[in-house]
Amino acid sequence: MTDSHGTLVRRRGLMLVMSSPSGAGKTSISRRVLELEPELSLSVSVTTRPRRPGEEDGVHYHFIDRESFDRMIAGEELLEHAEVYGNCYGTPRSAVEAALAAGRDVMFDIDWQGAQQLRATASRDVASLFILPPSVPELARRLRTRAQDAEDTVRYRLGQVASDVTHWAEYDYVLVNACFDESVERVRAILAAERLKRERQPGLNEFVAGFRNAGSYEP
Ligand SMILES: Nc1nc2c(ncn2[C@@H]2O[C@H](COP(=O)(O)OP(=O)(O)O)[C@@H](O)[C@H]2O)c(=O)[nH]1
Ligand SMILES: Nc1ncnc2c1ncn2[C@@H]1O[C@H](COP(=O)(O)OP(=O)(O)O)[C@@H](O)[C@H]1O
Repeated sequence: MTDSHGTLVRRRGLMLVMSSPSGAGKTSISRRVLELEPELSLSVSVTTRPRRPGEEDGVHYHFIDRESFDRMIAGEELLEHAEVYGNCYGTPRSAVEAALAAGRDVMFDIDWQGAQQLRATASRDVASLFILPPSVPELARRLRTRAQDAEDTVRYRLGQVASDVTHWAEYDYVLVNACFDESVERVRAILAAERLKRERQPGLNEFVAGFRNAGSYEP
């Protein structure tokens, strides 16, 4: 049997974790990659942050109040969670586990604290990518032209950039998001390479055993 990639060997789902300073482009890149990669799902986080115009509950985030958030932590329903820019964010466990069990890959748009927690609990399954903007002025321009946050929120997020970027070296891959289409293709290249990693193909032993008697093969 082959899947839609023509893969012959059973594969273990991977967790592609993407982080960046706010406004560097990870949401736009991840949306485009998801459209192009049928075997990839997005982990939809819970957050206590107010909904932005155009954001849909259950699609971009599950928007919940602080009480529900604390209840999810207490019930161990979150794979990781963190406070980021003054709001709480977390990754619901059940959807991720269901996707991985079905052999699907899962993409995460989470901050460096969440990435650290996922690496600590599931390092074998995690591939991580840090996205940088091309420059500070361009980052400021992107945050403002997105036009979804108040000016004081934009200023606060810009103020966090210096400390956000200190985490770049914790990631497997680093990408400067200058040309959008090129960035999308680079993320797809990372996915393609990660999918071919030996340890992500648990069916390889069995598959290779099928070549044992090649010497006695009679066409
Ligand atoms: N740890 C963690 N961080 C998250 C989660 N969901 C989103 N974030 C991060 O929270 C930060 C703020 O996200 P958001 O308010 O949507 O603004 P954005 O930075 O413009 O995308 C970003 O760094 C996200 O990657 C989550 O479930 N866990
Ligand atoms: N390569 C790029 N060139 C120019 N603008 C970009 C690029 N990537 C993203 N953007 C724009 O920058 C803004 C912030 O991007 P977004 O994906 O929301 O960032 P993040 O999720 O990292 O906060 C959006 O308006 C988006 O359209």
